[in-house]
Amino acid sequence: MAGISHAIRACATASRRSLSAASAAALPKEAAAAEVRAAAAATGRKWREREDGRRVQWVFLGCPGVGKGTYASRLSQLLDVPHIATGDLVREALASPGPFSKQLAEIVNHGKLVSDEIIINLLSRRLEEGEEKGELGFILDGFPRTIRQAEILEGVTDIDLVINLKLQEEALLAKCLGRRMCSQCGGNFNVASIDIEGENGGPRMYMPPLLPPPQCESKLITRADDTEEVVKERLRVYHDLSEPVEEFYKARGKLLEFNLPGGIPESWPKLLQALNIEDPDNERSAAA
Ligand SMILES: Nc1ncnc2c1ncn2[C@@H]1O[C@H](COP(=O)(O)OP(=O)(O)O)[C@@H](O)[C@H]1O
Repeated sequence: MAGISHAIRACATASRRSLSAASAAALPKEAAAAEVRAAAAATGRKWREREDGRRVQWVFLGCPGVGKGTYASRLSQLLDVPHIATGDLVREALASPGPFSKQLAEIVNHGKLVSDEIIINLLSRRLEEGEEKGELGFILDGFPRTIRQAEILEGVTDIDLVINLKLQEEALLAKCLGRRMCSQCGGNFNVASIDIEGENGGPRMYMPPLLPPPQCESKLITRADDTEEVVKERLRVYHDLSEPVEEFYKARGKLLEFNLPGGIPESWPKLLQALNIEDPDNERSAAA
């Protein structure tokens, strides 16, 4: 295929001149995608094989700390597509020596978004590598985060589904502050134990900690941007710049809202149910 990575780069360049021209070029594709979506809806399925032979092209939206990475990564394993988190791409760039990483750290460690140009460059490069390896489809996490990014993406490819994960703000802050990563194996954990009243008389929300195994305990690190001040700024930036992206996809009939009912054991089967995906664990136990 022509390559989304090249198209995204070209479209980003074009968008500096005229975004409307780029989206006008994408209209026939949008119409085709709408037809396929209608067919999928008629069969009650929220996911399907794409007509272009690629696997799912999904996007995860949601506030910092909501768990996009956790659920996107689990789904990517289940559906055999890469989980591409732009936050991870930014952290990789931050870890490489040089003036660029210093410039990035200034932005990220203050809870701000890096420029659309930088993020599109990092993402195009990652997609290019994937295309070379024969990757089909993706689950994006952390992109698009601005309306301009959403317009660029919509102009170059058909996104099948956008999953918007939601959680009470109180839980979001606690989850970001409790986030830990093992510096050796890269495993993600969370030491926060969340037990809060439901909103508007809703059920109590309990999210147990996700503790590391003993071999990781002494190697845990915290992200530099997971301090209370920076998380609050990231939440503010999300509400200002990224929440409108939810509306963007809602207007196109692609948004699936999912309120997380609790921790992973409670939420994962419900998410699969909402997506009409068979729970492999249930299948295994049924087959046993
Ligand atoms: N699509 C994007 N546009 C701009 N900046 C981004 C994007 N994705 C990631 N970043 C930068 O990387 C940081 C970390 O991203 P991420 O791991 O997705 O954080 P979060 O936990 O806030 O969702 C962001 O605060 C931002 O500075």
